[in-house]
Amino acid sequence: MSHTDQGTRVPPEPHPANGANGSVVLGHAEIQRALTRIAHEIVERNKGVADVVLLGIPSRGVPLARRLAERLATIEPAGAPVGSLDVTMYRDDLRSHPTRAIGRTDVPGTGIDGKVVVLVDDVLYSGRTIRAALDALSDLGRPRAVQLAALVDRGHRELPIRADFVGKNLPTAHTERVRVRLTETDGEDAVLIESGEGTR
Ligand SMILES: O=P(O)(O)OC[C@H]1O[C@H](OP(=O)(O)OP(=O)(O)O)[C@H](O)[C@@H]1O
Ligand SMILES: O=c1cc[nH]c(=O)[nH]1
Repeated sequence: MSHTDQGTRVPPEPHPANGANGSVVLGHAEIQRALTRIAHEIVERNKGVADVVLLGIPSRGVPLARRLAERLATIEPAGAPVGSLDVTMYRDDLRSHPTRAIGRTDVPGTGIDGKVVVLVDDVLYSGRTIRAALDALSDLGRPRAVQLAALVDRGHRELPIRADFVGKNLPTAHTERVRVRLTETDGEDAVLIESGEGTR
């Protein structure tokens, strides 16, 4: 896990688009800076990007993976292929939430066998989405290693899963919800924290 962010919680700004319940904890510039830092950490950890394949988890992990790929290409001109990995059918709550929309799995032509797959997601919470992603991956091939990049780690893990690269460690209460908004999907870049029951 990244040690460059200590997870301090600064008093959040109210977010007008989100009513009294939501407060911005990261804005556009901070999100961009976090992604740039993560890109450098990926290069450093893997001594380049020769075997790196980025796979974003829908929905917001996909644009984040693309942004990371853009940054990797500026650091290492060869760049790294980017795709998406839908985990819907591998979730352990399929029975209790049977109506989830299925996302897109799009594996780059390089495949994942022998590669270092970096999974990319917006929020890491219980770890169940990543557990599902590991199952989904094993149906696609056998990577040499799997690493995890998350824009926000909000804690409360229910499984032995941790992120290798974290944009922001954000201590939260169980009752809160972290909402990531991205220009590509939501028209703006922001990370919001919403308080109270009934927000999940
Ligand atoms: O660690 P976990 O407890 O699994 O929570 C994290 C996941 O929850 C959110 O996805 P969500 O299922 O809300 O779908 P979305 O990406 O479409 O918003 C988020 O994007 C992560 O994928
Ligand atoms: O707070 C949370 C928990 C799970 N997934 C999110 O996107 N936010």
